[in-house]
Amino acid sequence: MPEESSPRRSPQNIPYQDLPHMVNADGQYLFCRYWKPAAPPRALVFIAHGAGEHCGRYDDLAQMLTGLNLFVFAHDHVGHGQSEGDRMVVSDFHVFVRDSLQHIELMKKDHPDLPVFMLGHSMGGAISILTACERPSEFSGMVLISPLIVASPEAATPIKVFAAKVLNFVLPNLSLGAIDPNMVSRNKKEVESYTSDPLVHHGGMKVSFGIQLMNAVAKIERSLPKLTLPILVLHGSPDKLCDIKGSYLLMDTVQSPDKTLKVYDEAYHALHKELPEVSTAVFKEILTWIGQKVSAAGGPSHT
Ligand SMILES: O=C1N[C@]2(CO1)C[C@H](C(=O)N1CCC(COc3ccc(F)cc3Cl)CC1)C2
Repeated sequence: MPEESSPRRSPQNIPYQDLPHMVNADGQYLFCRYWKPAAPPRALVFIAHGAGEHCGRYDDLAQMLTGLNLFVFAHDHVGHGQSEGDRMVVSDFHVFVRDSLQHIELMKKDHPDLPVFMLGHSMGGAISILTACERPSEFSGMVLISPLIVASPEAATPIKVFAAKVLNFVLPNLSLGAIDPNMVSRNKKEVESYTSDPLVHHGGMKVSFGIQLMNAVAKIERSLPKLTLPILVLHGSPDKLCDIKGSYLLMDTVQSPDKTLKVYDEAYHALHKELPEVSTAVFKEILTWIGQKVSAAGGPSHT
């Protein structure tokens, strides 16, 4: 009788057999979340979270989208949250894209006739863009909240970028410094929630991870002209973590006939976790936009 192998456990020591999960192409266990509407779903929405955080931070947004009878799903990327992998370490940025496509294909198997949308924030925006570029006709629309398209000179200073490129060969694990929580939002409660969240990685960003982000930024710049799907981009003017210039570049470069950019003056990076007046407006904007696209995509009419 082969010896019973001990069950795989999450970084928080919970057996994956007790958690919703998927196993990626490298055999790594990824924690998944599903927000299923009460009524038959009209569309699928995949949410891609950002660097260092986890998909549980999108519960409010996902719950709101289920109100439109949308079936929302997400997972914690490798090296994040309740998924396996060294914290904020990835062998190649494409792993995030590959795993996202795997999860999307998995959901489409059960719902082959539903339109599919993506929603990505920050690094998750970069993942969404590259995922859409890899499957140009698969998606009915994409919502990007402060996407990483151009590295902010605050977060990726020229010194950091140079250091990262040089040090990646000799000290790939050297820290480039942690994400400044005060740059995430002006909402002190949200900053507190971020800093006290045990599933958020508060350690520094490794040189090797910074290199992967820069590789993604370079690939996105080359890939934007391939995009033709409907896009809604939302960005705060003073964003110090992902430069709004990236969203302007997207608007000037994609081939999508249907593209909308909403700019929020004075709002910081996580627009969905900003001051109430901003986040309320952002949620409304996303709901209205995606509701219109779902109807246009021919999903079952809204009951
Ligand atoms: O609510 C939220 N939002 C979060 C956290 O919690 C923000 C975070 C997120 O994804 N980014 C913010 C930081 C940025 C750093 O970028 C770099 C750093 C060094 C480097 F060498 C090259 C680059 Cl590009 C990447 C994108 C998700």
